[in-house]
Amino acid sequence: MRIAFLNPQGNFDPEDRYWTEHPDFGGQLVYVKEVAQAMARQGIKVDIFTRRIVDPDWPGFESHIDYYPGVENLRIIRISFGGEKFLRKEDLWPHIDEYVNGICKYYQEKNCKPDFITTHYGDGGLAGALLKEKLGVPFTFTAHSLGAQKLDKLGATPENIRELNDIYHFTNRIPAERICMSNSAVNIVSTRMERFKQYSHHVYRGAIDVEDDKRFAVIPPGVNTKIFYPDCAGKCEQNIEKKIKTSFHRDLNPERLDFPCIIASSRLDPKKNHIGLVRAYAGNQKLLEKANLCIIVRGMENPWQEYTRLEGVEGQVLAQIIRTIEKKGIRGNVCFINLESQKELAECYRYFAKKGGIFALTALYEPFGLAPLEAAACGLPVVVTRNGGPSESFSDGKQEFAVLINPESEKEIAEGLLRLIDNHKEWQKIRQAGLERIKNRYTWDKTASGYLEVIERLLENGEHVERKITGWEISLKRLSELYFGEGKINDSDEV
Ligand SMILES: O=c1ccn([C@@H]2O[C@H](COP(=O)(O)OP(=O)(O)O[C@H]3O[C@H](CO)[C@@H](O)[C@H](O)[C@H]3O)[C@@H](O)[C@H]2O)c(=O)[nH]1
Ligand SMILES: O=P(O)(O)OC[C@H]1O[C@](O)(CO)[C@@H](O)[C@@H]1O
Repeated sequence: MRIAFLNPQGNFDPEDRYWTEHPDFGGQLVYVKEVAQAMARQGIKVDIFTRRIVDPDWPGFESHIDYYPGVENLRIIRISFGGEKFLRKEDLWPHIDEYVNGICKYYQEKNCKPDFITTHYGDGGLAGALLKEKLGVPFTFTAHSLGAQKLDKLGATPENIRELNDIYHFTNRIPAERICMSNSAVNIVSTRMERFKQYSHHVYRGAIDVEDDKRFAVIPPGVNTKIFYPDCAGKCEQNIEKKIKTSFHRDLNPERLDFPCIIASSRLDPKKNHIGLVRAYAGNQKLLEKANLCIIVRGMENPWQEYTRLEGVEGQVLAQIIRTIEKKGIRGNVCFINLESQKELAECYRYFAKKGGIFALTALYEPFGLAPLEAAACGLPVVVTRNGGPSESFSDGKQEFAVLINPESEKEIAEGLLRLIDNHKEWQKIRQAGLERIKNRYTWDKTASGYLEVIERLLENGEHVERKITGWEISLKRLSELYFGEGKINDSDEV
């Protein structure tokens, strides 16, 4: 069987360049790479279709075809579209047609086509719907993150929606997502909550019926336990120790060098709410006395000096973090560490676990959240947002496997952190609970098998989805009606 993965944003390569260094390079890449590799290991022929980028600022994506070393059955196929330079994912919408034509041309030249297609994010899903028209091949849609919740969490109002739209292009993303979910054979979600809460947002009304079991499959992502595992004291760990200590000596007050650390490692995206964590920490005297705050960054030797040069949203988030730290006068309590890979990240988690540290993710909304699972797999107890996936991955309704907090309450964040920093028994309990939760439940092989079960069922029974492709550009007025006019949209309304 041959399965195509559509991810037009680009950036798959044997060296995993820029993972999370840029706001667009994140969990979706990890997810697609891991599922694709797990499928290939199970004997499926896999084609990842992504974007060819020829840009001196982002080298490494120039060749048309690439492979992961040691992984048979898997090709990375880079399609040229939208010019050669790197484009933010928000700027790809006008070029999706060109991407789809490039994929068709590729298969025509090879005189074959895939048996099934999996698509990722709204741009990949839109491409899947367009490709289905041309090749007649059905597809699944995995959203990773939906625009509706982004609008919610950015606090969209009639006054600021134009400004938000200028940056994020919701006038493309929302109609495209409606096309994805209504044309896909099955929508793959990471949690039940994603299906019932995220997909039932009123902007998707009429595009999908969340009660229809045939249209959804819940398949949780995994953790790569060859990278993220607990308790190691090997040679490689000495390298990370050296790196961490250099940052400590640069940033921390000397008397604080042995304090446990609270670690934040997300992309610098406003919705990850680093600022909520910094404020909660800065506002709690006991926390300030007992722990340091450690923020992982990528591609920056010294953020204290480099932040003014950083462009875009990432630069704004970092500037806000640094200004808050300086205003609160807590500079000697906060450390930045520059990491280059998942391997280093895992080593860093293990190092901090040994020193009594904790992992914190206070995102305003987290669709699923790989990072807290990976930290828990390394033996770091986790304090995590209860908004979104973590409340399902870290709770089974009876027991909690992390400290779940309301990210909009600085008091609750601080109390959650203190619960572990201040009490070693509790620290041990949550660490152990997290480790056990991850061990058997979250593996990428299980995720790949989940996809294959869905795909085999669909290929056997056929899919029965009516074609519903409209345009994927609406006016700002129509977006506002959809978003603010809750209850005014009928199921039959065309968007
Ligand atoms: O220095 C670092 C820091 C992080 N990572 C990796 O980046 C990924 C981050 O993923 P995640 O925590 O899931 O966040 P996002 O990047 O925001 O990913 C999106 O896509 C994921 C997959 O669907 C979902 O879990 C998220 O909720 C969704 O926001 C993780 O695998 C990390 O190991 C690195 O490789 N290097
Ligand atoms: O903030 P947004 O646009 O909802 O995007 C989140 C998505 O962006 C990425 O970080 C990069 O494309 C993905 O990993 C994730 O699916």
